[in-house]
Order: sequence, then structure tokens, then C-alpha cells
Amino acid sequence: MLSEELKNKYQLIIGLEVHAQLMTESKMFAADANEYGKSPNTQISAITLGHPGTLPKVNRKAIAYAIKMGLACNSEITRHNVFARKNYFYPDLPKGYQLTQDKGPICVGGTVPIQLADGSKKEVILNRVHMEEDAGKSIHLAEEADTLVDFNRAGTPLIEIVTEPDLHSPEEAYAFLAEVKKLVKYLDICDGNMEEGSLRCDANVSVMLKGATELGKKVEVKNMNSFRNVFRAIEHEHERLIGLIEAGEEVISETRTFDANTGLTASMRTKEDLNDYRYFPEPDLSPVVVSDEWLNAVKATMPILPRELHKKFVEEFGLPDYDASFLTESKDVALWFNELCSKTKNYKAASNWMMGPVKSSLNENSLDMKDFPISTDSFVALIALVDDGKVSYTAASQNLYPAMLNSTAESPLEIAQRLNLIQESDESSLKPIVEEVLAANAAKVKEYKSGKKGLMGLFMGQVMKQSQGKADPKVATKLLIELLKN
Ligand SMILES: Nc1ncnc2c1ncn2[C@@H]1O[C@H](COP(=O)(O)OP(=O)(O)OP(=O)(O)O)[C@@H](O)[C@H]1O
Ligand SMILES: [Mg+2]
Ligand SMILES: [Mg+2]
Repeated sequence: MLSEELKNKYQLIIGLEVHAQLMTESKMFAADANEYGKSPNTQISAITLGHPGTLPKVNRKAIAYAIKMGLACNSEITRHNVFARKNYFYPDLPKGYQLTQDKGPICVGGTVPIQLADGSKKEVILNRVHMEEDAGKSIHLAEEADTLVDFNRAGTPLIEIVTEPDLHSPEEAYAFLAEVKKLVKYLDICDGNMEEGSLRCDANVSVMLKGATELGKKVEVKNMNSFRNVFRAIEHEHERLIGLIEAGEEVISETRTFDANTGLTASMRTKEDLNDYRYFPEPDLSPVVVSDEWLNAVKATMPILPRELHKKFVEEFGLPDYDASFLTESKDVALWFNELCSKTKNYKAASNWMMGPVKSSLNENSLDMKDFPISTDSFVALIALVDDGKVSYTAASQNLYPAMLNSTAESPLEIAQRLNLIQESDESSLKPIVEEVLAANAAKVKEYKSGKKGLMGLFMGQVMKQSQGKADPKVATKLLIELLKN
């Protein structure tokens, strides 16, 4: 572990390359199904395998998805798009080259907003988002020392989201990934599943003395299969690079691989054996031109974005930033909440319900908001029962709400009646109970009257007990104050 003092001497610089698999039905340049988890080598065609005489054809849906990402990040959309062949030899690359965008990525620049745990915010600057196709998958068999190849993944449409070297801590990198995942899910273009490899991240890391004007040499770390592991890999490189420099050793530009078991990285290849990819424009594809008409059609499919919903929840509903961030974390939650708030004006109560009981019950039952059984209409009725003093919040959250989860046929009022949860807010029926309590506690009443005002809580507790928790606290308090005056 390096001292804080040493860490403070250096500035950590991170640039991320995030690959997102697009959820199109077919592949980037062929009609074979784009489906995860199928039997090896069943989702392949002669085009994907690059057999002689076959010709690729661009999947326009994949292009539209990439444009959606660019629009969400306020990138500039390139109108004249050319694909290039990136040539290299690897067993899982059936054609011997990958189709990608070398010059002129489909989305240029743009930003992604992030927020850290301490509440600080920042716009991470993107270099570009470009299109490419995925390779197949090599499966290395440990025992037989053999390698098998599954080409199902080959040709899957990808976007590569490349940041500027604009991130400065593992926390920022983590927040960026979380935001990208959230965005692609809102846009419905990628499922964001890092374990299944639909979202993959390479981290470029360097350090430089604070105040230096030139970036240090970077290493690129690969093979992290979770956000947490990206965090760990950066943390490790941060320390390793400073250690190297402090020891007077040279940092080498290289690609390193992360080992999740040890938390360490190891060299894979250095810049010296850098591939010459011999990029050249793909001769079998004509340029893809994004017309105004097409661009507008894609714009029309844009969903409401988390940052827009966040703004609405804060500005229109008057909710704290914290609530808005929580509520927009998942698209399903945000949209459900948005609908709920079109039916109630008690936004803060609605938000508290979401952050408390709803969140807990979803977690406990490992449910998604998609499977949430209560309709927004019923939920509004629940909130109104509490607001009108008919059911106490305690009874509503502890008894009524759990019952609603299991009984969607009855209205909240019917359930509250069945469970005997309706509060007694009628003065005339509460008064005898209050009188009874005061009579039974004559000594305490005397103490109260001689100044021990703290006893109010005790009386209140007794009234609640006598009324089996159904006394409306407001009415009971009012009656107690009145009767204790005499
Ligand atoms: N000195 C540096 N320190 C940290 N990150 C850097 C530094 N210089 C560049 N980067 C980042 O490295 C990444 C470079 O990605 P890019 O895709 O452009 O090139 P590449 O890694 O050489 O290509 P490939 O896609 O073949 O891996 C960017 O995210 C960029 O911000
Ligand atoms: Mg790259
Ligand atoms: Mg790279």
C-alpha cells in the first residue's frame, strides 16, 4: 500500500473503452440470429464466416441503435459512415479481419453525466462512439490444453464507447460504467450484462506528477468481468505505476490482463509487438449515409432519458436530488414513479414509499419493478388513505402494503377494513377511550399538571394501546390536550 502522501503527488488518469453488444435480432452484416447462450456454432452463416463469394450487408437497426447512443450523449452524428477492415490473425476471428470504423466514427464527442457517492457530479467527455462487429469466442480447456472456438458471437453488432483521458479515480470509472449501463438500458439497445459479456470494459491507466503538462505512458488493462473488477484493476495499476516511477523504473506502454483471484495484473503484450492492423476501407460495403429523414426517425424513437427524468423529479416534483437519483436509477422504477405522480400530488410521500417499503419488498422477493403487482391506481389510493388519516403510516407500511402485494383484487380500502386498520378519527368515539386512560392514570395526570409535560407520550401510548393502534394520533393528541386542561 502506498502512502496517501505519495498518491497525492501524482495525478491518476483513466480513459475507458466500453464495448456494448447491441440487442438487434440479427447480426451486424448478416441475417444469422443474434442470440446469447445457444449451442456452439449454430448461429452462424457463410457471410459471418467470411466464405469466399459472400457479401456483407449492413444492419440498419444496429446503426440506428448507435445513433441513439450518440443522441443520448449529445455527440455529433456522422452522416457519411465508412467501415474499415482491421486485419489480424486470431482463431476466433473467422474472416481474418474485423469490420470496424477506423476514421470517422458514427458519433463524435459528447458527454456522459456521472455522480459520485459524495454527491459530486461531472460530465465525462467522450472521444467517440464507433460501430464494429464482435469476434467469436475461444474456450480454453484447462485439462486437455486444447482450445475450442464458438463462432456464435462473431458478427454481433457492437458499439465501442471511448472516453477522453478524463477520469481520475476508480470511483469515477465505476460511476461512468454504471451510467453507461443505465443509459443503454433506458435506450433499450443493450442489456448491460457484464457477466455475460454484453458490456465489456478496457481501462487505460497512467499517472503523472501533479501539475505536469504531458500525460504519462499508459497501460491498457483487459479482462475485467464486473464493474467491481474494473475498480480493482485501476486501483492496482494506480499503485503499481507510482511504485515503478518512485523506484526509478520506466513505465512501458503495454496491454495487461487482470486476474480477479489475486487482484493483480500481468503483462500480455508490449507496444513493440503492436499489431499493424493494415486498416483499409471495406470494399464490399458502400458508405452508410445517415440522411436527415433517417436521423429524425431515430430521434422520434428516443425514450425519455434519466437526466431528463431527474430534472423533472427535482424541478417539477420538488424532490431532493438524492430521491431523484434513486428514482431514476432504473428505467422501470422511474417510469412507474412518473406515472404514479400523474395521479397524486403528494410526490414526497410517493418517493418515500419507493425508497422504503417498495425497494425493500422488491429486494426481499428478488423482484424487478416489471413484476411489481400493485397498480399505480391502487398505490395512489394507499397514499390517500394515509393522507386522509384513515390508516396510520405505520399500519399502512407494516400491514396494508404487504397485504396489497398479495391481494391485487381488493382495493386498499377493502383490505384496510378487512384487516381492521381503519383509524379512529371520530372525536366522539375516541373521547371515551381518552377519558378512560386519564382516569386509570390519575397519579400521572397530577404529575403532568404540575409540569411534567413529557408524560404526554405515555398517555398517547395508552390511548394507542386501548384503541388497538387505530386512534388517529392527531385527533387523540387534540383530545388529550383538551382533557388535561381541566
Ligand atoms: N496517457 C493516457 N492515460 C490514460 N488513458 C489514456 C492516455 N492516453 C489515451 N488514453 C485513453 O486510452 C484510450 C485509447 O483508446 P483507443 O480506442 O482510441 O485506442 P487503442 O486502445 O489504441 O485502440 P484499440 O481499440 O485497438 O484498443 C482512450 O480511452 C483514451 O482516452
Ligand atoms: Mg479501442
Ligand atoms: Mg484500446
